[in-house]
Amino acid sequence: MQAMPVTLQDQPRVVLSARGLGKDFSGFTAVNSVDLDVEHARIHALIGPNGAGKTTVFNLLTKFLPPTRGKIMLLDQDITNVKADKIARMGLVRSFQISAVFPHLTVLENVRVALQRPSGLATQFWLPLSSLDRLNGRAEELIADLGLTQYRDTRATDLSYGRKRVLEIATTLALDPKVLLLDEPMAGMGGEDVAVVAGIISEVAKTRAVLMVEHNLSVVADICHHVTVLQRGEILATGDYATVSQNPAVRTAYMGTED
Ligand SMILES: Nc1ncnc2c1ncn2[C@@H]1O[C@H](COP(=O)(O)OP(=O)(O)OP(=O)(O)O)[C@@H](O)[C@H]1O
Repeated sequence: MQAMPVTLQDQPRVVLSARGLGKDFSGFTAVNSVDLDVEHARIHALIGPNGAGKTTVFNLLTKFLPPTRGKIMLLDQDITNVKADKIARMGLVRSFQISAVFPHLTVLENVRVALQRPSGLATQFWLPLSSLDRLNGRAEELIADLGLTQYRDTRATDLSYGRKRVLEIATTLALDPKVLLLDEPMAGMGGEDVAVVAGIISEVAKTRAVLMVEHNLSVVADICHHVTVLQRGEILATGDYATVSQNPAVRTAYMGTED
């Protein structure tokens, strides 16, 4: 029997990839031989015990650190040697990198400030008022998309911890990233906030790729399509959560036992 041809639509679209990525610190290998494919409209989790190399991988991907070895591609561009300040405009945005939530500004004002950055409106004071109207429209849209409409005029400082995190995500989305990197988005949150932020991340990932470092494994199980487990700087396992969580080596790494 002849196999059905695979159409382009069936193929996952890789937007960010790393091959043979490695980082040495004065002779100590923190990351080694890491291959990673992050796909459009998918949430990819990077997990692993403390010191596994997750933050270093994030720092390499966002060019905070130069890699010792390997190659990083963003869509069809080789970004291995691109400087950190260019990466966000190329479509790869890390949550804390851009997001600056001003506590005494309202939700709407914070999103407007974030939107002014990529368009350069903050410095182009001679632009017609219609440009600002467009910006207001986009700000209202982003706020609605992230379920913040009822908090539109609330000062950031008066938001719950979870909504503040959602506002941070809203400000990063102002750059319309193709890939969003989230560094422990659930850190320090209670159950209700975790559910809100998990829902927002799932929503946001419908139109872009998300790579997140996360210690909360029930969130990883609930919302992540793909999981890569790091241990001592190398990939221990990769696949969907159900597969990876049954892997004896992963169970040993996490629990110290295979049971
Ligand atoms: N600038 C540095 N100089 C020397 N060693 C470093 C440096 N940054 C990280 N390391 C080492 O590299 C290893 C990986 O660290 P990294 O912070 O990437 O791990 P992690 O998985 O993010 O850990 P955690 O979950 O605890 O945040 C650790 O052994 C760490 O001590």
